[in-house]
Amino acid sequence: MNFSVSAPGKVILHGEHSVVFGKTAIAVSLGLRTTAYFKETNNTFINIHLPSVQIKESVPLHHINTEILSYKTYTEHPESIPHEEHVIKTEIFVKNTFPNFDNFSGKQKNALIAIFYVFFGVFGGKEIRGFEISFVSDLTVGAGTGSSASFAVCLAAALLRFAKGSNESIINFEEKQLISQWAYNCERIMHGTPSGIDNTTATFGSLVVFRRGQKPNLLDLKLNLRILLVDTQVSRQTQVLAQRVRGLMERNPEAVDCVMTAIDHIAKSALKILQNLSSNYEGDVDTQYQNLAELWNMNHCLLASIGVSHPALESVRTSADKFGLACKLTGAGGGGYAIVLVPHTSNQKVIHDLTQELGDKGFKVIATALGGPGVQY
Ligand SMILES: Nc1ncnc2c1ncn2[C@@H]1O[C@H](COP(=O)(O)OP(=O)(O)OP(=O)(O)O)[C@@H](O)[C@H]1O
Ligand SMILES: C[C@@](O)(CCO)CC(=O)[O-]
Repeated sequence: MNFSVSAPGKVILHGEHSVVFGKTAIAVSLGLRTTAYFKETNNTFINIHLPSVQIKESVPLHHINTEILSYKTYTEHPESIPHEEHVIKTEIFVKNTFPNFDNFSGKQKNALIAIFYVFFGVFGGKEIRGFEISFVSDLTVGAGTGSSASFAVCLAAALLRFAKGSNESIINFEEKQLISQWAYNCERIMHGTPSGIDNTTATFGSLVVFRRGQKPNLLDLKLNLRILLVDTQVSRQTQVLAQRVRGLMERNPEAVDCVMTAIDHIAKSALKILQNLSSNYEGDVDTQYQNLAELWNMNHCLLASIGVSHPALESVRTSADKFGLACKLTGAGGGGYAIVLVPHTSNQKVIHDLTQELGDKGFKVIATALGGPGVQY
């Protein structure tokens, strides 16, 4: 077998953090993707190449095939895997396999544990053949645009296809659900208690309206929304920020719940506007954009109130505000990316001048399409 599979990153338009506490969130897939290249070989090794986290490793097949027999198979049932136990067992294997494991960064450790977690879960109990897998990504790792979910979706899709030995190049809805569930388990390794919005968006693409515990609402909207994605280049970890918010919630449940409820209202109002903007809306489009801009600004300030902004994000907002544009953090915050709303009437010079100012401040600006396809071969 020799194939590639890709999955998009995402931006959360509304509902980061509040989604973890059961509120509504809206996420949209990005034009930026991760691609996994998979090749079956006759070698006595499996080769893993993860350039985004500087990993290039070979593991002898006999070493893997000795270990693999001690695992059960959960290929079609990732929801039944004893998660904690499986993570611990995988981690011990990874530690014993890579002598310099303790010197690896958190990013490297998580990526390797995720790979072997899915690998042993899918192939448990069966000997496997040699293969090579490498992951190439357009996304900045750990910046809030769902790099971990798009990586995990590609990983699950590649290993499930290898397990099936299938040459079918279309991924049907049930297969996508399975991929998303495996990716969710990987997200648990990266984040602890993820909401599931990132793996759902990376799998299904387009626009996802998500509420924890409910079936995601997948809307195939022809969104004609222009944004600037601004990379503050401040690295942060989703898990750390999510824990910070959880601590704040535990200490101030009523106040933080009010903030989360306000964000929930914002997400619902924004969804109506997005639906208007993507249909043949007969009302005043300018007013819709103004309302959306207000909602973006409010959403950001509410997130700042729970401690997940960062001076670099505030600096992006100051510049956007100077040019009359709305801006919010996206993803977990604490650095990472901000998104700037570009209304349909914005002239090129404003966008050019803002891009230049942000560049002068040391930020990277990308204009990218919103709402591309989900996982695909
Ligand atoms: N291309 C990749 N190759 C290998 N590992 C990756 C890749 N992309 C992401 N990862 C793994 O995912 C982790 C990043 O997860 P994190 O949630 O902090 O970032 P993110 O997914 O970009 O942010 P968010 O979840 O807020 O959108 C890394 O530590 C790494 O282990
Ligand atoms: C911060 C958060 O809401 C979004 C991360 O992209 C965490 C999650 O939903 O799991």
